[in-house]
Amino acid sequence: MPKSKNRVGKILKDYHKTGRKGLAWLVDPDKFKNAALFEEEHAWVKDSDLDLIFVGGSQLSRDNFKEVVISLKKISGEIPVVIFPGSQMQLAEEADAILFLSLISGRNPEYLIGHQVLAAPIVRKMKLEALPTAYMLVNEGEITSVQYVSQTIPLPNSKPNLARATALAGLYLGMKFFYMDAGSGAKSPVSAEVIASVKSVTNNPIIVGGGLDSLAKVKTAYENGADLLVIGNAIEKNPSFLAEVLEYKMLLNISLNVN
Ligand SMILES: CC(C)=CCC/C(C)=C/CC/C(C)=C/CC/C(C)=C/COP(=O)(O)OP(=O)(O)O
Ligand SMILES: O=P(O)(O)OC[C@@H](O)CO
Ligand SMILES: [Mg+2]
Repeated sequence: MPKSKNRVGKILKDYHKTGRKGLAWLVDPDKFKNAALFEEEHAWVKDSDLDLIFVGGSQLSRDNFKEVVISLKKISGEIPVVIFPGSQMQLAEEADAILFLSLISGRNPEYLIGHQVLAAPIVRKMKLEALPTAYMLVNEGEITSVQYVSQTIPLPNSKPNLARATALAGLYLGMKFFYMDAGSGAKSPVSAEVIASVKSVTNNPIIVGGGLDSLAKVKTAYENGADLLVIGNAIEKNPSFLAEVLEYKMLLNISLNVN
């Protein structure tokens, strides 16, 4: 399918308008093994109720980003493949869009604006749809890969007012999407209070990820205002979890009458 202008942005804004809940599966290129086997095992994905495929990692120790995106495009059908970049190195023209992140919970200029300046001309050349995204790490106590790599302190899960003020700053800076991340594999996901407090100040789509490894955690995040959930590690550990969450989301959307 040819890239159409603002397609992914429209999908995300639609969740907010209709109340429909979405799911993104995060594929980590560092853990990607055999392309042919991956494509065979995931041939069902294009016919599923999955909303988006995210691709990215905080480390990227392997030079396979483009290859992974090409494989994902083969199994995704109409489902958009969106880059979730850990750095300006993670770009591929085959993708449909990029979360143009600024890590506004931190105070590291490289992750606030540095990577973005290096990436911007390439994003333009590749004609990727850029999604201006306020990226906030929310965690208390654990050191996750993203924290370590970005050398930033996350917002505390127990201080919803700080998250709210940070999101408001993002909003006034013109950011259109809000991504709260507890960090990959986090023991505790972003708290209900933090999600709800950010939701209370913006009508823009809210993305939540990090440590969502049970249907109970998925339910809490959706109920407190997440429009799109992102799951990576729990699916790596147990591939059938993706189908379980998709089933849960479908039933939830039917019960909300927004399917
Ligand atoms: C190029 C642009 C616009 C921005 C890139 C630079 C920024 C601001 C990045 C945000 C901070 C960061 C390092 C995000 C990485 C997010 C990500 C893809 C995490 C995926 O999880 P991993 O941390 O790789 O998980 P594992 O530790 O489980 O492998
Ligand atoms: O791997 P998990 O813990 O699902 O986290 C997904 C993503 O939000 C991490 O940046
Ligand atoms: Mg990784």
